[in-house]
Amino acid sequence: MPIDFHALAEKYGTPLYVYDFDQMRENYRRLKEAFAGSKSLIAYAVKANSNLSVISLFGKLGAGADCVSLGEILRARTAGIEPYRIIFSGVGKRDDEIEAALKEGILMINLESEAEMHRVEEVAQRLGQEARISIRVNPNVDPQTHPYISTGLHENKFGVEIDRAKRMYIYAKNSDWLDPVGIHFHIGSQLTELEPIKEAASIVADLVRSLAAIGIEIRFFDVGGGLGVVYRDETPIDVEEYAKVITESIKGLDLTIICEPGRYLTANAGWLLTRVLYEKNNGAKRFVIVDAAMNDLMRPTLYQAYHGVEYLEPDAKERGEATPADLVGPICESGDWLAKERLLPPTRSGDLLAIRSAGAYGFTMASNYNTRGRPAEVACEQGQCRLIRDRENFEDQIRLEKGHLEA
Ligand SMILES: Cc1ncc(COP(=O)(O)O)c(C=O)c1O
Ligand SMILES: N[C@@H](CCCC[NH3+])C(=O)O
Repeated sequence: MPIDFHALAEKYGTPLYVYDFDQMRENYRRLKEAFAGSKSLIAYAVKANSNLSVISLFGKLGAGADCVSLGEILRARTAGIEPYRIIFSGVGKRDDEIEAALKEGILMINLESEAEMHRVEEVAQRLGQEARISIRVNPNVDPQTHPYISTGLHENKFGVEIDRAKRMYIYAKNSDWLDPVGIHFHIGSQLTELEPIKEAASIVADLVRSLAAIGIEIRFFDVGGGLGVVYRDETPIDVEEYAKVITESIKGLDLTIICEPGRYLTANAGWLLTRVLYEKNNGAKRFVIVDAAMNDLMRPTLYQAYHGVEYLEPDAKERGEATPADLVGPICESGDWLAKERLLPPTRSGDLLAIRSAGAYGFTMASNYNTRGRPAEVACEQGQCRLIRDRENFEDQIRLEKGHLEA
């Protein structure tokens, strides 16, 4: 059943994030089925969309969680994900986060440097509890994606080189406090080419083989996330081919494949609804000013990302010719734009628009800039829609501030 955006905007106001849970579920199933012939765990990358209801939706389907902070681990736990399905990644983990992760008993901590390995070892020793770890290998493969979201090259801050990883595995194997159970790579996000993944998987699988030859048996082959989606006219990677490339790279090895998709599961199952405030034309350019802004959806200004825009007024075509306009928000920054040079009809104040592909890295990257409350979030499932996060109000925003009326 199509989602009634007008009814939702009326009921909950705008800007409003709307998610199609049926679509998210379908995305999960398709990926899980692609790995049907292998042992696999889909660990949802919580950073893409951290709403507890979203995490819980995937958790109920059997997903684990890929987390990059204690906050995300606690979100995953709160949403009902069992510890043994949680992975803790990220280049900089604090001691208190490592300690909490160990106490939770998560599946493994992903190490991104030698310094971090020693830190985890120290914390594990202090707690008297062995730490299951994996090492994020940087295979130095160009993922052919936006430079801000490329992670698998030596110029990026992520992971460690193959030789160093091998030395770290030997160290970990000999440590009383580290149990090297996994290996990890993640070369970038919004990947649309299979070849770099194939190359990275084969480099990392070779490392697994060479570790096995010296008695270090890895059990989890974590291929990261990164599956791209269609924002405009991209050709996304076929998930069956993706799964095939990965399973072939580890042929002969007894490994559980872990995959950490974020965007693939949620991006195209989300919209940001916004209403037109006014429009203006300075002679050189036409601007349509809406009530959503860069603080609500940061991707356009941060990555020059393209998001499709649906004009939802049925009479729009009868109003006259559509002409190019920039869709901008009310924030005092020239970078506050959501779409550029789009053909839009003559607008009226209150017209409703849906910004597409906003289910991933939309709400999670939103801020309170200009003291704007973050949008409410709504989930639709089998014809029913429900609020899964209230709109932030002024009191929510100032709750932690103090001392302003003193002295
Ligand atoms: C380690 C790791 N895993 C998973 C993801 C999820 O990426 P994506 O949303 O592109 O699937 C990311 C983000 O790029 C990441 O850094
Ligand atoms: N936040 C980014 C992707 C970064 C992925 C996180 N490792 C985006 O909106 O596309």
